[in-house]
Amino acid sequence: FIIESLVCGSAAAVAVVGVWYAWSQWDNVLHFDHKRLEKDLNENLYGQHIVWKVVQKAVSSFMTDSNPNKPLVLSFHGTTGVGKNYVSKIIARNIYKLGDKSEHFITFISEHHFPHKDKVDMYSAQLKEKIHQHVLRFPRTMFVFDEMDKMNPQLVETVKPFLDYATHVDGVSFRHAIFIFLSNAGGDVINKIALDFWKAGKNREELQMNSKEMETQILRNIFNDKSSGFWHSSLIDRHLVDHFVPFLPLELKHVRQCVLTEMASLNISVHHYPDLADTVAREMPFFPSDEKIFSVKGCKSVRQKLMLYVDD
Ligand SMILES: Nc1ncnc2c1ncn2[C@@H]1O[C@H](COP(=O)(O)OP(=O)(O)OP(=O)(O)O)[C@@H](O)[C@H]1O
Repeated sequence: FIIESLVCGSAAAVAVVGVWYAWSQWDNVLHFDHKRLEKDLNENLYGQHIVWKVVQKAVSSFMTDSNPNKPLVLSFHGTTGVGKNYVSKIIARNIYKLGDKSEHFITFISEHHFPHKDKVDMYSAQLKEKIHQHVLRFPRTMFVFDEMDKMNPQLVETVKPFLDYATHVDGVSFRHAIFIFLSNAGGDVINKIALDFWKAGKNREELQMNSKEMETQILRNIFNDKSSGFWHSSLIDRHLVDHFVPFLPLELKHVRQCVLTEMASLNISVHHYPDLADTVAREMPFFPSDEKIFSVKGCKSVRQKLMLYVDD
């Protein structure tokens, strides 16, 4: 029947094949287990208690809702190397058997995929088509937009209709899809709040989403930043983003944990090199220049630093 449908090419037959294809793809999806996600975040994500809480709750309730009224839309904010890409991969490996290698995990990197300003009309048409086609083929598709702050506002507007409540775009429903925006926008505000907290002698874990109106401050910052793709974006004022998730700057102890993880993946024994994680972590630059509390690059390039010592 399928071959006959394709040969005949009638619209109804092609639609049937489309539905059949979509259903066959559900095989690629893991049975969602909120405990597994919780454990994964608990064991592998360091120093991000706010992210842990928000992501765990938001993803779990979305994945267990058989009839969501909109796609899940998360916006991750923080300076470099604090785990934004990493968390989107953790989410992916709790949804797809192949994790971020799944054909349903789609990443767009602004400066890589949309580099030329004068081609924005073409990019916009391609982006619209790509999102539409992916979700048509498989409703539980996950789209990650990296460097969202560098994205042309016209492209931000292109994505907008897909994020809305119970919308059908050209007959396709997007309410099972997941959109994650990653950006450095708001990172300085988050770092300042974390530093003020530290200076006030407060425990980092006491810092919550509503502390110092963190979410409002991030929003205000990215909404008014002219260099940001979010600038005066209707993504914000139409409340299409479910959660703006702040990633805190990482401290020495978190960087040390990242080094230990890399050591384990490289089969470097802590027994043989008991001080190595600490030595490598301390090699990273920290700010502010006097107190040296937070890692400038988060856990980025920890592996490369570690390799220098291994070669010795
Ligand atoms: N909080 C964290 N816990 C555990 N590992 C982390 C954390 N943050 C970063 N890492 C490690 O550092 C690597 C780089 O981090 P990641 O790519 O997620 O940073 P990012 O926040 O997306 O940075 P950028 O803004 O530069 O893209 C990750 O692959 C992971 O191995």
